[in-house]
This record gives sequence, structure tokens and C-alpha cells, in this order.
Amino acid sequence: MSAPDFDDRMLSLGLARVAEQAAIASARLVGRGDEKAADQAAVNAMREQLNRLDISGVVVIGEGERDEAPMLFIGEEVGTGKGPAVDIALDPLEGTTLTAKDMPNALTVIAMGPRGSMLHAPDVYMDKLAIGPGYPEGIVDLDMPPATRVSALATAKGCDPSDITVCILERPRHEAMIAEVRSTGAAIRLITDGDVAGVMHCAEADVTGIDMYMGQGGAPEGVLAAAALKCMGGQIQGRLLFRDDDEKGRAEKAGIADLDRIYARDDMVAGDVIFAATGVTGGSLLPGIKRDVGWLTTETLLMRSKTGSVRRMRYRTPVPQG
Ligand SMILES: O=P(O)(O)OC[C@H]1O[C@](O)(COP(=O)(O)O)[C@@H](O)[C@@H]1O
Ligand SMILES: [Mn+2]
Repeated sequence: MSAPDFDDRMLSLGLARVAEQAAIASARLVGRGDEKAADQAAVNAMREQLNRLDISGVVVIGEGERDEAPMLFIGEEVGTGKGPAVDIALDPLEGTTLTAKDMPNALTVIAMGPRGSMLHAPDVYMDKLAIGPGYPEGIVDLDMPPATRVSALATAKGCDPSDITVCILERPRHEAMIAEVRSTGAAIRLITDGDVAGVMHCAEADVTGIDMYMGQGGAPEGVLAAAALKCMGGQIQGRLLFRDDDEKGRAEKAGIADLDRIYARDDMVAGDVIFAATGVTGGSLLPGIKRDVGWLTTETLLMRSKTGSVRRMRYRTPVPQG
């Protein structure tokens, strides 16, 4: 008997539970100053839940290479093995530092698609540029200087550059970019971590106030953000960045031939995917985990690119014992 097809509708609720349980597991570690413990709790929970799903899953975006990551490493097989062949991209806790410090926008994130649907990005940096839905394809481009990106978006939006807000990770490597964007009159929302949320913010500009995301962050987070925008609408471009030969070697091992290529959203996520993210700390897209005596409440964003459907699921459960 051949393996069943990727039934995104049926699998999506299972995926939401995976994101939900990872958040529940990290709940007691929010604001406790221990990033590693928070991350480990989310990893363990995500793996346990994934292994309950009737899928033949392979982790293509995960916690790192097998020798460095004990669990959910790239290439690890997950699921019962009884279902469709799927690729999984995950970041069990996107914003470990945000969680440890109880700062906004920490999420548990996971995406799933048929085998071969997602770019096998190595764990290197990626230069990213994203905007929300409703603009013609390619109106902004990674090859444009930052100021030109702002003016191009302002023209397309029919506003002044000073009406644009750009989200950027606050890092010394972005100082020149920040200065150039400021020179256009645009506002910048600086974030300390969490660029998956940063990119997703562009897709709900009316709620978040962010029109564009740019800058260098993790390549795995770039693919996850592309999966989110494939569901929400919006454009993202990414180019892998290599600091040394070891990183280039990792890309070659992952099957990447052209190291300078600019990937558009659908180059990173070629097939239809489902995407789930649960809020760990409160943010502009999702509320964080709420603790009540004996109870926890989470909210999960669950999306399918095939239909463009977006669900927000509230889950209330007794605090797990032990
Ligand atoms: O901190 P760096 O090295 O600039 O890396 C940026 C990356 O780290 C993060 O801020 C946090 O990621 P993790 O919490 O998963 O480690 C990402 O959102 C971002 O892509
Ligand atoms: Mn991350």
C-alpha cells in the first residue's frame, strides 16, 4: 500500500497541539532567567507530541546537527511512521532570551509540508527582507539599499517614507542599516530577539504597525517566517550568509549549490504548508501564556497555505503536575 497523501486539513489540529504543548512545558520557565531550561522543556515536549502524530516526518529545520543537538536535530525522523511523508521545520522556543526575561513575542513555532516542500537551510545567518500582502511582487528587493527599500514601499503604499515603520533586530551589525533607514524619515521598531515574529508582524500591519522587516538573523528562522507568510500572504526574500568555510561546508552538505542565491518566499517553501505558533510571552500577534492558580491558558495561531485559513485557538488546561 502506498503512503497516504499529505492531508493538511486533518494534520493541522495535531500540529497546533504540538505548538501548544511546547508552550505549556515552558510556562513555568517564563521570567526565570534560565534560557537553556526553557528551551529544553519546549524541545522535549515538541518531540514527544510529534512522535504521537501519524506521520513519517523528517526534521529539515531543527535544533542543529545531530552531534550538537541531542533532540530534534536536522534529519531526525519523527512520528509514528504510519502516515504521509512530511518535512518538518521547527523552533521549539523562538526567543529563548525573551522567555527567560519575560519580554514580548516569544513563540513556539512549527511548520509541516509534504516531503521536499521546504528549503533545507543550514544553521547559518540569513539576510532577510519582508513586507506584508497586497503589494506587487518584487517592489522591494534584497539587492536594493535599505533607503531605496523604504522609498519603494512608501511609493507603493501611497504614503511618505515617514509613515513607514521598519522592524530590525538591535545588533551592532545593523548600525549602518539603522542609520540609513532613519535618514529616510522612517520609524524603526527595534527588537532584541525574535525575527520570526518580526517578519510575521508585516502581514498584520494594521494591528502591529510594522510595514517591513529587514536585517540578518538565523536562516532556520527565515524558512519558518517564509512558511508563515505563505499562509498569511506577504513577501520575503533571503540570502544565506557564510562567515567561514565550515559554514559553507554545512550548506553544501545540505545540498545548496549556489551560495549567493536570493530565495523568494516560494523558493524557501515550495509546496503547501501548515503552520502553528503559540504565544509564550505576550506580543502584538499573540497573547502569552496566562497563569491562573492551577490553570494555564494559551493561544495558538494555526494556518494553512492551501486555503489561507487562519485560526486562533484558545486552550485552557490544568497546570501539568511534576
Ligand atoms: O542573536 P543573533 O545571533 O543575532 O541571532 C538572531 C536570531 O536569534 C533569535 O533572535 C532568537 O532565536 P532563539 O531564541 O531560537 O535562539 C532569532 O529570532 C534570530 O533569527
Ligand atoms: Mn529561534
